[in-house]
Amino acid sequence: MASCFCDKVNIKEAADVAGSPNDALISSQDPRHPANLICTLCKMFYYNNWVTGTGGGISIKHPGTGHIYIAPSGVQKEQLKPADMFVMDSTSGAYLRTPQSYKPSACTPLFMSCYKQRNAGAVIHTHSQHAVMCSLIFDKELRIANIEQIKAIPSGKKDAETGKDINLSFFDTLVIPIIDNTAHEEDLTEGLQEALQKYPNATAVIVRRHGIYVWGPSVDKAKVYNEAIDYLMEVAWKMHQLGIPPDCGIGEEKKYL
Ligand SMILES: CSC[C@@H](O)[C@@H](O)C(=O)COP(=O)(O)O
Ligand SMILES: [Zn+2]
Repeated sequence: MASCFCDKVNIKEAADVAGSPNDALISSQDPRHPANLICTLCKMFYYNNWVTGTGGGISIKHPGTGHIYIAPSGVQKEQLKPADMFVMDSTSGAYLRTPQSYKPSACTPLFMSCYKQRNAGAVIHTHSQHAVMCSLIFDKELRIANIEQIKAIPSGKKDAETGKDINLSFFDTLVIPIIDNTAHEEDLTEGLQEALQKYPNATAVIVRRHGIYVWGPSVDKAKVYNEAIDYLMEVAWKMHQLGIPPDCGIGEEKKYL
């Protein structure tokens, strides 16, 4: 397990100084440290139109300390700095670092649901237009089958020998639940938690007229899943525009053209 100096911070002491900057938790030269990586990824997501206008974001669990890194609410996500980050102790839920003059992201209870119910290593929330379009077209689920890119998405099954995640095959159907939006982001928590229970194999939940939450066991996997799902949502929307059901069988599409 990679070690960095923030692994050595005493949690009790750190909790005692919550409310004042606790910069040891966010100061690292390592570009993969969550405080740095959240800034880098948000910039990349911004240029994909995923986190524009302050919407969306990402939270990462430090793989060494287990601390949870969360960006502030209502800020331009592509301009984030490591010093802007909230840091939470994942066991107690106490903030170890609270930047003054900011509130933590309104997505925090949703991020926490994915950490707790799915043992996530990172959670991405985007305001992807592809997610919004799919949520207008489909009712309770997005279903898409027989498209090469679904092979990037986990099936929910594990290899009995290696314990590694088994991804969907080309011949499988990807199912992503869709929940209704609420007036406030935090009020989505109940709907998200219900979807997490009802769809134990899902690695994403679409929020109608809003966007999508995607998680994975590591930040790298969450990023790959988000990219692959965004691609598939765009394909599903385009197939629907042509009158082709995105989950139709191979060769059946000709019937709809
Ligand atoms: C354009 S405001 C969007 C917010 O209400 C929310 O949907 C969101 O995704 C970001 O919340 P934030 O609290 O800024 O992290
Ligand atoms: Zn949002």
